[in-house]
Amino acid sequence: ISASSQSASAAVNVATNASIPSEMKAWVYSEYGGVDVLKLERNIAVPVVTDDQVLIKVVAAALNPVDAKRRQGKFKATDSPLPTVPGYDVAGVVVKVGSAVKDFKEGDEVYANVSEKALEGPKQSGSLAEYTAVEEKLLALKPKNIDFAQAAGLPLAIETADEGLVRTEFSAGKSILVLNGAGGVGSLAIQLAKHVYGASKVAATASTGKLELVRSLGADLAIDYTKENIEDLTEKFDVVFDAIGMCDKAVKVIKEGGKVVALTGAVTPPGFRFVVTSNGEVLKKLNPYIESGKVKPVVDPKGPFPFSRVADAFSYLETNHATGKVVVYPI
Ligand SMILES: NC(=O)C1=CN([C@@H]2O[C@H](COP(=O)(O)OP(=O)(O)OC[C@H]3O[C@@H](n4cnc5c(N)ncnc54)[C@H](OP(=O)(O)O)[C@@H]3O)[C@@H](O)[C@H]2O)C=CC1
Ligand SMILES: CC[C@H]1OC(C)=C(O)C1=O
Repeated sequence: ISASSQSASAAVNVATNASIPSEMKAWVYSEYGGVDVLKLERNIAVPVVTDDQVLIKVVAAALNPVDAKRRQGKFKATDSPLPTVPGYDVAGVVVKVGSAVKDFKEGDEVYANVSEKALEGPKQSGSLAEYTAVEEKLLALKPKNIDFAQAAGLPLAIETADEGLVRTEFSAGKSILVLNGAGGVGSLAIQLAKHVYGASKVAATASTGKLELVRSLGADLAIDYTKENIEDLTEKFDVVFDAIGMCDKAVKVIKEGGKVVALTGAVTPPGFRFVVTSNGEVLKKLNPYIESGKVKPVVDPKGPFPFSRVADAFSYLETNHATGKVVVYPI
């Protein structure tokens, strides 16, 4: 992949305004529903950048459960209008910059979560396309040591993991239990807690076949959720990071004064839920940990899925058993 990445950059580097087409290939749905509403169209308008945006030639994208939930109409009240080109996570090369853009230029290799608010007016034209337009404030330069496919799997998940740790005021010396440690967010929450925030102890739940993976990411204690119930744990934690929707059980295993942050599902006090905000500054803050190898992207080995197989990629993601990130590459 890294060789192709270099050729991808080289190929895109020659792209100039003159060579940017007006139409592109993109995955689109015009109605809410299952994966059957996804269509690969060939004549979708290439987004026109606003002053504060850059146009990215997409090299790789990644899927998130929110893409599926949005397509199912679960957030239609605050969604942008149909038809939708889905996709939050992108890695690619800048081919055009808006007049107010200061920190990026044509040829920059970048990555981002393209929608500042995941549920409130997310981008109508997202990353599952040949081009996408992204606000400068959401972007960061791609870490040098990972390829575009690996980078594409980071933005929304790592921003969510970091925001959950910040919102629970997680800090060095504290203990944390991550529920769903093998998923896209959990696999990064383990690493950030351990290798960035200095956790004294990281526990994580996963199924039998994924226990070794979560240990390799930094979990001191791997709990097999197919054999143990977390509410039976005698150990209590400073923070529980619920990435599966078990807040009612999570609140039973925190210390006095401990915190529970939930990503999905009903919330039981003192637990709370948040929706991730995209922010290039978070990616920039974490880039050194990625470039040092302390924090590694986890890409599901069933992928990367080629652009033509995006519907299959969603079907796999929606089994709720993907490991790490479902990546789409090449595009
Ligand atoms: N609020 C927000 O801003 C955000 C919310 N989310 C939400 O958080 C959740 C997790 O997202 P993400 O990490 O991308 O999801 P994933 O699709 O990556 O999660 C898949 C993983 O879930 C694991 N899993 C399934 N059931 C359980 C269980 N009972 N206990 C522990 N692990 C389990 C699977 O492991 P196995 O195969 O071993 O069962 C699999 O590895 C989703 O509901 C998503 O919508 C995500 C990002 C942002
Ligand atoms: C309300 C949580 C919702 O927001 C995101 C980004 C998800 O994945 C969700 O389930």
